[in-house]
Amino acid sequence: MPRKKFYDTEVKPERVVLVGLITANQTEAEENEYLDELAFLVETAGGVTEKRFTQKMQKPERATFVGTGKLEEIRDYVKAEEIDIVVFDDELSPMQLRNIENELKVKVLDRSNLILDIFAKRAQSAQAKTQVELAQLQYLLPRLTRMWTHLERQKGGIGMRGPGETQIESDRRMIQQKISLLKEKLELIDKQNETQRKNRRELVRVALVGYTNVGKSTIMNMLSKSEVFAENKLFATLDTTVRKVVLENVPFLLSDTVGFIRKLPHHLVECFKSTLDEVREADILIHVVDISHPNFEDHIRTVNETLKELGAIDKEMITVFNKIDNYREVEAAQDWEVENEDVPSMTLSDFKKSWMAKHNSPAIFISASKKENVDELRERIYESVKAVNQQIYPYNNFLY
Ligand SMILES: Nc1nc2c(ncn2[C@@H]2O[C@H](COP(=O)(O)OP(=O)(O)OP(=O)(O)O)[C@@H](O)[C@H]2O)c(=O)[nH]1
Repeated sequence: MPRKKFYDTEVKPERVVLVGLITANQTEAEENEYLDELAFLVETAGGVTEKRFTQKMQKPERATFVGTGKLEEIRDYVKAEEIDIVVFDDELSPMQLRNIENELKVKVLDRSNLILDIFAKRAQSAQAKTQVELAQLQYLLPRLTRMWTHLERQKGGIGMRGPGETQIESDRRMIQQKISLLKEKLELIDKQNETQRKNRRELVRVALVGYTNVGKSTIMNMLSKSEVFAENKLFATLDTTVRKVVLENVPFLLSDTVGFIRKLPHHLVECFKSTLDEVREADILIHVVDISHPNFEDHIRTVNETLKELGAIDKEMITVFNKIDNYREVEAAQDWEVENEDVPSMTLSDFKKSWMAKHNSPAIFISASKKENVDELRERIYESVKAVNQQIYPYNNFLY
């Protein structure tokens, strides 16, 4: 019989339940894909998803997000299975959060909260850490404020005057002061970065952009032969990395940036604006798409919307479809008529043709990890960099 340990030192991952709504403008399949992504976010944050709950509703319930019957069902499951956290796929209002927590009696997070948590874990540089802290406080503030106004409305009511209100008011003031400090700190970091960027002028700047986990860092490593952190986790790259790359005598700067994601909290995009300066100031964007992801067209839309928000949509763009090795595997499965939800609806060559026809611009199809078609990508980047270089730095005399 094995000897019994005195105490268990193993840190167990937190057990998580996901909750999503299937609303009028959403299909069940779409919500399932969103929940797949939420489960991946949970895994990245270090948790394990044990169960998903969905509910069909016209719109979220004002007080409890899901209906009360569904909430009771979740509560019973959470209690019976000793679940640690319940994560909702949409942003919860302060009132919803409070009501749900009161009912479930466990930690309740929403999607924004979870993304912020991952960002906090991943942030390395002073800039990224400051940006994340700022985003976290900005997320918290309206929740505190609304709680506070809720109390203020009842000011004068029996038992409502006094320390509760004062405490929240002073918390709010403290948070506001911290936010101002963090903003000042970021401005200072921005100025230093700007000086650094000015010193790097005279070289064409290329930025890798794309949805999270599509292979940007892997491509960066491949092109610059450097070792940028690449991992099968969301948001492996939070800080922008810039490398000088030389392709056939033409030098340029290549940067790898934070991945984009659907429903990224708006204030987070705001806070990351300075990290995304590399994107805004780039001459050429390489938009990397994971073609093996069932939702890649949705990802393209999200990236384009974020680029629009950053004012960077009109730049010269090279579209790179990565992970063709995975796409082929699924294609092969299709040949064998294997039932697979991820089966692409068309073959790779059909997709290439339809893309060219629709967008009137060639895209490049590669596998960064298997090093397939990489020369074609290098050639395309070289041609674009050369053209931009001649246009904006005509006095740069590289040997073409
Ligand atoms: N099958 C396959 N996997 C790849 C390919 N390129 C990258 N990957 C894998 O995809 C995962 C994500 O790669 P990263 O390079 O970290 O992706 P990223 O876009 O930088 O990710 P974020 O930093 O989260 O935005 C890693 O596990 C890579 O090994 C490819 O061509 N084929």
